[in-house]
Amino acid sequence: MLELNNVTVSYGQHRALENASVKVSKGEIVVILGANGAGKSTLLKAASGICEGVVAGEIRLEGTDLLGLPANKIVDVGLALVPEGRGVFPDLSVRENLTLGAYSARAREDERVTLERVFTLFPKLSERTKQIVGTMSGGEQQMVAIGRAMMSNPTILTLDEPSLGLSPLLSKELFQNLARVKDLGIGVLMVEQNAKQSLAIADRGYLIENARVVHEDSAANLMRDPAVQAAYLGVGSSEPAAKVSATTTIPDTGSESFTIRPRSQKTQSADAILGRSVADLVAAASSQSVSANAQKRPSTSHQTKVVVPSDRLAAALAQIESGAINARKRPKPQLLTHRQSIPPSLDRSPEAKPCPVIEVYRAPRVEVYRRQPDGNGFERK
Ligand SMILES: Nc1ncnc2c1ncn2[C@@H]1O[C@H](COP(=O)(O)OP(=O)(O)OP(=O)(O)O)[C@@H](O)[C@H]1O
Repeated sequence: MLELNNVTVSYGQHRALENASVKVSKGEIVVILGANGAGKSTLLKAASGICEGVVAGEIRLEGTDLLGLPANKIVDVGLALVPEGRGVFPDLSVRENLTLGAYSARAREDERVTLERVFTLFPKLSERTKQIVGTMSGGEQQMVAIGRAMMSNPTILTLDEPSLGLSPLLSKELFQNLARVKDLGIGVLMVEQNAKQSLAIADRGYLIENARVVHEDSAANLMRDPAVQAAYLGVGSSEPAAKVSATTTIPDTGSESFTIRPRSQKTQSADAILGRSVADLVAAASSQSVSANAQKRPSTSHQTKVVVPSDRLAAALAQIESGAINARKRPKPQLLTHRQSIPPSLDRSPEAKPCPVIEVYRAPRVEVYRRQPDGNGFERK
């Protein structure tokens, strides 16, 4: 079983994940749903040891502590990741891509058996072993990516938005294939935007909002939940936003309620707002949000609504507006003289200002493989 307990991830000052707890058993499909930037990919990256941020909490696979282990060791323990964008080697053949997946110690011995298993799962790949992957369709490349991850003989397979960029038909095929991966006894943890198809094959699901796991339930219950339907399944999206909002309670932690915002929002055309001042638009937006809040389901006694006061919102937006006005007023950049072009950090003159500190997070390293001269395999450079 893969267990994440109270996992928190920070990129500098930014908390991308806060006290997230997620479990996946062998032979189970678990889906993670959430809006863009909620922290879904961060959760998968933290589990796989490739997160650029600082990870705290507990991550265990079959009792082994994964936190702090390098990514290749995590693959050895039995966790494989199919990253967003697939990460296949487009210039290599199907067989070469798959062979690279069996690099981990746990996979090398059984490489032949695992390859057969992948070919049984994706018969198309066995017919195309020599095809260069970059020439394949998106759906076929996704099969290669999943096949390659399967070659590491994982206990748990994690996938970041596997249906991204696939047609509805190919997505359907992909999810059917994942259901077959589950039948092999492998646990599947996936982040997906396609809530409908992923919940249809999943056993359980988690909702992540603003870096927190806010709800967890069986896939069947999630599909029936009106809030999930409105936010992720597009049910009732023709209704006005205020009517389709719903409130779901975090089980038993007893303090907060959260609101899943449906994707459909009332929008105005550019013509309708042309010529109106920002202050005017802010006032209109805050009065709309007040009336929308008034129509929402009343809270029960043990729930607390988190509401941003409209005066704070207006103040923040006014600050943004004045910043934008100041930026517009700023003089256009001039050609720099030699003296001006000295970076502030090196400029020792009394009027020099300190350089701003910008934090940049990068993946720790890139591994490069070289094809062996006989063409039969690869070696790490
Ligand atoms: N390397 C990084 N450095 C700094 N901030 C990051 C980094 N990676 C992600 N973030 C920030 O962390 C937050 C969560 O990002 P994450 O990619 O986990 O979101 P997500 O839920 O997967 O979104 P999406 O569905 O758009 O992929 C975002 O605000 C993002 O900007």
